Amino acid sequence: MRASLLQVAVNEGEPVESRRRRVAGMVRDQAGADLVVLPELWTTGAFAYEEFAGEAEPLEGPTFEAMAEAASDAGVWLHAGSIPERDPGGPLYNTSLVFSPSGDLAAAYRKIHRFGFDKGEAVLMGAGDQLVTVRLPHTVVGVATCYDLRFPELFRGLVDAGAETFVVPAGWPERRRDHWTLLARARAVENQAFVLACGTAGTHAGVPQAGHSIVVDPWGEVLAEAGPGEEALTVDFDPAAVAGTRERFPALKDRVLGLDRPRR
Ligand SMILES: O=C(O)CCC(=O)C(=O)O
Repeated sequence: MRASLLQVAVNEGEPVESRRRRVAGMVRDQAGADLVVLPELWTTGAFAYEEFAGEAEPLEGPTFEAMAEAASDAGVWLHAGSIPERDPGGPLYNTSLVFSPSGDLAAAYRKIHRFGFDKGEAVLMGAGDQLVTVRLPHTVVGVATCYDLRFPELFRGLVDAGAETFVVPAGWPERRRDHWTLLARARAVENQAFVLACGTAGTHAGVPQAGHSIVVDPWGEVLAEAGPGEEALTVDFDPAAVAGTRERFPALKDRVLGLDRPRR
């Protein structure tokens, strides 16, 4: 299976509409890949809090339209990263969109863990409450977004729902790049799953982005890692390695369930 992670540069000064067109072109250039992945909130930037309300879109808004068309033109599965979604009558959500090669929406995931503690995304957006998996021809994808990477129980839930490959779009800041790499590898090792984690490059809202998108195999080996700038990170991997690893080293079978609930 071939995946291309498009580490988009999100810099101030590029209008959202231009970036949308540019990114659609980057997706079209990936014809021949099985799966293309974009980062979190690449239209505005994950830290451009003051842009969220103005750039929020309905689910089937301009980014949806452009990405559906690009997926179908390229004939690829497309995890189109996330958009600031305006739910009519409700709050904003940080919503990821996954398209099939015919350009149909295969899944939408509203980020569960919002970043910012008592400001930023945590107060500007609502929280999702649904785990989302998507069956691709080669693997079952479990979807998570950026800060979600810090919450292992979400990934265990995705494993229980059948996930073999985690796709994690992000807008991770450079100042915590070590955590990004460490957590991506940890989620891969503990769940014996592939992790495809796609971040942004550039600087927006004064926050330099980490880049360093990363692909990790179920044994925790880094198969590919991007540099700091905009790039397409392409990797070939064998999804059967998940079943192989889980069979040879069956640690998941030794789970003791219910430890996250208090005992009497
Ligand atoms: O957890 C972190 O350090 C970064 C999270 C983040 O930037 C986000 O979720 O947008």
